[in-house]
Amino acid sequence: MKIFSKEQIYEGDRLTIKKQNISSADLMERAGISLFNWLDARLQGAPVPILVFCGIGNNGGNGLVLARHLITHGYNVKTFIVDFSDKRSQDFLINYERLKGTTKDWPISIHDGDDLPLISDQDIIVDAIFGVGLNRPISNWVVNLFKHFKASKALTVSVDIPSGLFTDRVPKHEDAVVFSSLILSFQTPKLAFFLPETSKYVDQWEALDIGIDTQYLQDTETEAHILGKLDVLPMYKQRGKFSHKGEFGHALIIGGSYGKIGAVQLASRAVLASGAGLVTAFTPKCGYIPLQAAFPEAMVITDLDEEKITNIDFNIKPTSIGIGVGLGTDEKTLDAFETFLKSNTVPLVIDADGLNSLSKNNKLLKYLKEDSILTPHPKELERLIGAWEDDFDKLKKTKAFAKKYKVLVLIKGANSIAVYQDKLYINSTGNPGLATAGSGDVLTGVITGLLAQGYTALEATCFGMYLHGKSADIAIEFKGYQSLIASDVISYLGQAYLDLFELAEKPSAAPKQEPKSKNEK
Ligand SMILES: NC(=O)C1=CN([C@@H]2O[C@H](COP(=O)(O)OP(=O)(O)OC[C@H]3O[C@@H](n4cnc5c(N)ncnc54)[C@H](OP(=O)(O)O)[C@@H]3O)[C@@H](O)[C@H]2O)[C@H](O)CC1
Ligand SMILES: [K+]
Repeated sequence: MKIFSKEQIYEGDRLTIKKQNISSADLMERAGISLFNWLDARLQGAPVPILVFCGIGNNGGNGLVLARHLITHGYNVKTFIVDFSDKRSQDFLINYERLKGTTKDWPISIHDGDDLPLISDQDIIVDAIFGVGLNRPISNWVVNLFKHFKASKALTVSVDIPSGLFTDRVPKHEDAVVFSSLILSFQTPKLAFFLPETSKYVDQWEALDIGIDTQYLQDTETEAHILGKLDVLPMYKQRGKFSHKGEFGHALIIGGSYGKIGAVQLASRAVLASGAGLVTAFTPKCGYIPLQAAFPEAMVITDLDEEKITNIDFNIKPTSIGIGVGLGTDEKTLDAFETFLKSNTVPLVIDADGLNSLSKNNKLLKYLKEDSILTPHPKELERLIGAWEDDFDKLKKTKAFAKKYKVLVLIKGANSIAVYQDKLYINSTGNPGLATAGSGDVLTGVITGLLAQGYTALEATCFGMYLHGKSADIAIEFKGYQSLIASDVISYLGQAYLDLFELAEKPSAAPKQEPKSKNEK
């Protein structure tokens, strides 16, 4: 699913109004009705108090339309105008008058210095104060209103975007943003829903179709995408009836050091579980027996050194290579890594100590084969690209890095993000259970395994991170967050593949809720 920028959203509105020959108030009406329909379908007329807080721009206008429809359908509604500016948007004013014509309970204005309205934890707050038009820090009294929302513990539904959240930078203070239970976002989710520093304001989101011109939606290229099932399904390569293992590639995993051979085993197992035909592990000598004994499907080549890799020399012709898991950063290993990089021509995934070796000696970056895949977690990324101001700046710097060295950077996190040629691909699967030893090694194995099968770097990364997260999502149903271990992610990869062909679902921003135990109803 595409994630449109603020400018693209405004342009989409403008074009829709023009092409469909409607007024902007008509579009606002449509947006408001889509909010109403969504809520009405869930509330089914329940008499719960709904407090609609409206700003003075078009986001506020959306709130006014919603309030009007809720009132005419008999809901228990109170409307407030959060009067943070003397300005009023035209469509706000139109809908302000329409609301006054509908009910005797006219909106109540809230100003600086007023007492804040009572909110009970049973109420529903509708947050239609700021939308994508927020362009500067908000006043203290509005911050106090947001704090008041949070303290009430009431369910908070944000219209389009949580008020206070910018589309292009991280707010300085946590209190200056509404914590949403649910965002009903027009047409497209916003990038901020998925970044570590701003996703805390987002519990769940839904994208509501408000009839923006379909041609525009189809033709407009966006910088960011959120990858759900429908996005990765076209990448899937079907197997022919007469296919044999030679067609699915031969992956080589290079890594391991004394005490860290398990990382190589996990990555190699993940290679085969992702569908590659053959896997070879290249490790120090100490890896030979454990790997052969515990993982008979793998072939093993060893270094001459017992405990670490000192010379990467093999006489096979792999179709992909994953390097770095458990590798260590001994001087001799660094030299071997450098020699390897200078001569390698095979599609490559670099993880863990492979990345640390690159940051220790960044002259090596120029030897990276085009389209190499780097899979750093944020700390490893920082060592590679330097510090950043905030998450938006991090993406900007990562894009510049990826472009400069012609590589793909997968930033691991709750929503992993692949950065490739100026574009961002955000994964929608995965859960906090993945915060466990070895889950990164498994991801490296899955991506290397897909590369071996002929997936492009971008496909292997997007499809790989989706499958890896989906496998963990399926696994926690049985294991729970705490007990999920990296081996489970390998075990459930098959289920993740099968799930691709179950009915498609929509991506979700938030980490999954902890599943209820089987006895809990
Ligand atoms: N297709 C769609 O997505 C549609 C979305 N709609 C809704 O419109 C909003 C965007 O509306 P807009 O009027 O542009 O902006 P806001 O409502 O977010 O903000 C209103 C104005 O407030 C001013 N502003 C900004 N920051 C501050 C601040 N910190 N303090 C005070 N005032 C502030 C700013 O005006 P200035 O001239 O003063 O700079 C804003 O313009 C979108 O999110 C949707 O909810 C449409 O209804 C239909 C289609
Ligand atoms: K809002």
